[in-house]
Amino acid sequence: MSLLKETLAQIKRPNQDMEKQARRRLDNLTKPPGSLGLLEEIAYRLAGIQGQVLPQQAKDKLVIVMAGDHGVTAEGISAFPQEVTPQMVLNFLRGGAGINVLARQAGARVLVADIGVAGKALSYDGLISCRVKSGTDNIAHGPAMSREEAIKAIETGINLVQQQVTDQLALVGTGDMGIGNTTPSSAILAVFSGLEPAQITGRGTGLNNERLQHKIKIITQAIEVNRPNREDGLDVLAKIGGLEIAGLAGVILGCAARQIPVVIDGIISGAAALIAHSLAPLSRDYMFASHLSAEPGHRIMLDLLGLKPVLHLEMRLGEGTGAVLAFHLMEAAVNIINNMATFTEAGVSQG
Ligand SMILES: Cc1cc2ncn([C@H]3O[C@H](COP(=O)(O)O)[C@@H](O)[C@H]3O)c2cc1C
Ligand SMILES: O=C(O)c1cccnc1
Repeated sequence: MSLLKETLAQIKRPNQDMEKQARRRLDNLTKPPGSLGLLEEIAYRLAGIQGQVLPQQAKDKLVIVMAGDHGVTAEGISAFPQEVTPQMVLNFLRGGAGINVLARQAGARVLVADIGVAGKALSYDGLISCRVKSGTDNIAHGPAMSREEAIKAIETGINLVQQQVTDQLALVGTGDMGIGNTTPSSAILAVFSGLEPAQITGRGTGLNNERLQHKIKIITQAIEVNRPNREDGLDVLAKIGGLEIAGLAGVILGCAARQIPVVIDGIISGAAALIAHSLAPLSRDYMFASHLSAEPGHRIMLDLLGLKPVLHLEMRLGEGTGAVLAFHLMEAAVNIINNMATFTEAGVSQG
């Protein structure tokens, strides 16, 4: 059996009984029931994932930043040039990017993987080189990649989780780098939501009105030219996706198969989550939404996945920045369920 098939078959529902017991415990803590809102939901979902009423703090926190390029940048759909992708990869490795600063604060490791940056292979200390292809082909004129390449890129993400995430009590965040990648991400969302690209497409790195209209036209064209079948997640991914999107879908599936919670960043990671969900609906039970991006389609994306963001910061950077910020709240949720006193312990009267 292929690694992808094997991984999909391993994904099972978290422990419902532990979830129920954790909810009961949360209701017995000294607060009105439900008053800690989404922190309570995170706590009982982690109890289900870990299979214990009292979930433990993550022993290893990491964010996986997948870098890949996009042939569709030839259409002028980004405010920045393609060479920024490898330049930012170097910035990540030197520790100077937004994700490095926020990951340090969260005590998380940053793994940087080249799954398909355009041009020659990058060779830097600390870079994980797992290239499937030197950037995708231009989706405005044909498929981004072959179905075989899409599977290989997903399996690359699964392998990365298997190799790098050795602790069962890990917490993983998803991050992306790839100039132009809000275009395939919006295209994927348009296909799964059935909405018009104009309703969900945003400015990415900062397009003006005129260039935003052009981006919408290119996304519409990419969908018309490729005719992706939304019942077939691999078809959608291969035709209008990206290599880092595929790799991140693999990271999400790999985490779900190993019962590791995975925190989803913004619109690019969200597109990867839509692909993962279409291949294995139960993978959703291991996903946690981090923030609500300023990109207009993000709320629709999270609604499709049934995930609630915990941060509303008007961020639109990617790299995993929202994901590592949400790590702080995941830790807060674990602290609450473990360390708050119950009504009985504190001698407080219940309503
Ligand atoms: C300096 C810089 C750092 C970034 N870090 C993440 N992105 C983000 O912006 C890009 C997507 O936006 P678009 O589709 O408009 O190109 C991706 O690389 C994403 O990771 C960056 C973009 C830039 C310019
Ligand atoms: O929402 C995001 O993650 C995002 C938005 C714009 C550019 N890069 C990432």
